[in-house]
Amino acid sequence: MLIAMTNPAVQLTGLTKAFGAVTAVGGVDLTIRRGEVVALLGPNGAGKSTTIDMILGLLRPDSGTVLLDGQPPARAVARGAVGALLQTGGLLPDLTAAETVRLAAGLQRKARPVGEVLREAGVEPFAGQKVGGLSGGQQQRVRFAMALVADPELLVLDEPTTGLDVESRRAFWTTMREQTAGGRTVLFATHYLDEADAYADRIVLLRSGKLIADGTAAQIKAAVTGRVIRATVPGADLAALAALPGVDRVETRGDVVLLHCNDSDAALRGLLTTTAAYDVEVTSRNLEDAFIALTAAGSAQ
Ligand SMILES: Nc1ncnc2c1ncn2[C@@H]1O[C@H](COP(=O)(O)OP(=O)(O)OP(=O)(O)O)[C@@H](O)[C@H]1O
Repeated sequence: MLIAMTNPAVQLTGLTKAFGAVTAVGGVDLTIRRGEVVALLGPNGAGKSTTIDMILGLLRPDSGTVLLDGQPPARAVARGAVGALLQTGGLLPDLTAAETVRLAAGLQRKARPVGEVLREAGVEPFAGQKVGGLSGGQQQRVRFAMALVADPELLVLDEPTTGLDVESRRAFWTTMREQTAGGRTVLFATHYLDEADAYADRIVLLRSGKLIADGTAAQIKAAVTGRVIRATVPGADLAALAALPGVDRVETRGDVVLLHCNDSDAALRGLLTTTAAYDVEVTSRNLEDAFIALTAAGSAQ
């Protein structure tokens, strides 16, 4: 009997890497399905680049495994299944943008027509200029074209818009999004929450080498941005308040109670109908604050 199996695009199991006393990546398990656009989000030093370098086979894990479509990274890279845009390097200043992409194409077993890739990556307007004289944003586009030229199934982008202005960032992501519309799998590292929110189907949050949250942007928001109801409740019965629908946790400050909620509407209905609560306020942490709280070094979450 033939069993049709679809391997995940990326499968990380117990991935671990230390540099001396620093555990850069500490036991990461992650499965990315084909066609997903996943953001690896985390503050500086969270382990994003180290994870990406291991995914690309540029760095050997101390323990754990990486499988790309069921294969070790070296095999997947050799057959042109993986395109990467790394933070720095990879560009020779005296070559033109077009020559650079042509060179990258020449290194592939099977490459797409270079002219087509230059157009798609937005390199065409400056294709004849030397790379050394291009702006940061233009150089990123050249790197992007190099990553696309093998027509990879998996695109890995390490902080692709770092150092770009807002306009160039937006233009870059528009191009990237067109590339993913065709079902390509994309993993990109970023420390910009707004980028992860806007461009990823799924956000994986890393802090100190550990995966601390994984879900759609909506799920992450719900998990980190719970609402708080603040009210004055004379003689409050804390156990009864904690038992209200939608309430996770109760705190008191004298007559003032703080209800930490997963469903503040339900909690509010319960509070107003079963107690003499007054001066009621509902507040929510915004996503940026919640992200900072969640990723702050040493914070217990
Ligand atoms: N080659 C190395 N030698 C020593 N320590 C390293 C090396 N590479 C990374 N580290 C350390 O490992 C940790 C994770 O670094 P990594 O670059 O993976 O984080 P990151 O999330 O990509 O950060 P950034 O957003 O700043 O690029 C950091 O503490 C870093 O100092």
